[in-house]
Amino acid sequence: MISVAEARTRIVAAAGAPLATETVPLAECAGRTLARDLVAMRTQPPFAASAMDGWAVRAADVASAPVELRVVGTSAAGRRFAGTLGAGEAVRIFTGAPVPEGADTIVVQENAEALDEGHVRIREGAAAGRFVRPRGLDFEEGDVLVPAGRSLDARSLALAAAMNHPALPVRRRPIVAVIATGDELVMPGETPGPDQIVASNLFAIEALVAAAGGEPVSLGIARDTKDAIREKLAAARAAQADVIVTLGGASVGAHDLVQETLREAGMRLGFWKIAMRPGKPLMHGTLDGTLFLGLPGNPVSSLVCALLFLRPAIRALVGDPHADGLATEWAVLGAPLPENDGREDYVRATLAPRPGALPEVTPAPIQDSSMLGILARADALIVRPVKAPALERGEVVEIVRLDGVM
Ligand SMILES: Nc1nc2c(c(=O)[nH]1)N[C@H]1C(S)=C(S)[C@@H](COP(=O)(O)OP(=O)(O)OC[C@H]3O[C@@H](n4cnc5c(N)ncnc54)[C@H](O)[C@@H]3O)O[C@H]1N2
Ligand code: MOO
Repeated sequence: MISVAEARTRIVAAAGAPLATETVPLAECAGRTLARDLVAMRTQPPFAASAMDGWAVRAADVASAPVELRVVGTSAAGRRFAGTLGAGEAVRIFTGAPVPEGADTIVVQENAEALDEGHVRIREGAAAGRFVRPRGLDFEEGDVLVPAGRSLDARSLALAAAMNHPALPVRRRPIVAVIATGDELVMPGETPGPDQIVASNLFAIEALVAAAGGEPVSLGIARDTKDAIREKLAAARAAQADVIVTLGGASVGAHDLVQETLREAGMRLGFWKIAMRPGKPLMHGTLDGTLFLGLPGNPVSSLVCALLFLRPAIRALVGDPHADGLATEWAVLGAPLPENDGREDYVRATLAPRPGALPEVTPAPIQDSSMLGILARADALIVRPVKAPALERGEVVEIVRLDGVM
């Protein structure tokens, strides 16, 4: 059995080069991955701007406040004061408005009082530059502000818009065909027979695919026959899948037809089985150059494998430079852990933040890979390396947070 790290490296390598670039309107770019470095088309702010509502003045004029100045005009956001401010003069100004020529500071309106006859009394002075945002404070035309490979979130989209890009070059989203297998499965809402259960993994894996930046295509449930599986493979090809994922039938049971059917269809097996728990029977190969992943049927195994292997493959296809890495952090054990065996373990656990200290992570008492309730309540997985020694409460462990990824 190969290690988790080697399995991930091989799957990411098999995923191949990032997909083609397409130009997509800004409003549809959330969650997409930028294909090229983004260059600012303009300087922001494009002029020295006021950061406050108040009065644009000369710092020298207000140094000896209180003082009365003559009001010569108004500068509003979108409509500047066209003239030049002279000695002893003030311009009424609003947040975001251009600072007039001749002014070098802003007195906030709380420190001034408008008088009837076109004058303002400045009660408190302001040093030069106070509440003035210099031209180009945020960025300059030509600056590279969002690098290729960035996943486009609210912050980077705001920046791209401010840089005046109406559309962005992003990677095509990988189409991920998902096929559940098993005679025992029915869809949610259907009435299961006496020996049947409701399929959960399809929905879980599709959600994870979408969160990773892929486009899931659900092909439903294939019954446990070669014909049924072949039919779904044909549907995956028709959907032009970049990745084909099967759920279940990965292990050694007599009804585990997936591997045999795929081999007959021309799959080149990359590997089968890895030294991890949950998820030992993971299968990987390529079918006519398309990445294939056979996830184990146990729901927790399926999801943990999807997080560890399918998500990186999708991230590689959208050009994420960090596709191969798993974001981990540190936490302190809230309960002891036994010695680990030869399989890298991903232990479902809850997290509690602690002020000024690492969070406390407490493993769930049962780690059965069929238990979705425990997985849904978990905040993190504790990563237990192969042959890790027993640990006491209070010792530091590596964790993977689950929020935002699954
Ligand atoms: N003799 C052995 N038995 C098993 C081994 C082994 O090494 N030797 N490995 C175990 C491990 S580890 C896992 S994980 C499972 C994986 O088995 P399969 O991938 O072949 O999965 P199935 O047998 O098809 O199903 C397992 C389990 O999961 C349920 N299932 C399947 N698909 C879904 C779905 N879409 N939604 C919800 N639940 C699903 C299925 O009903 C079974 O209960 O094998 C162990 N056995
Ligand atoms: O490794 Mo299986 O994935 O134990 O449930």
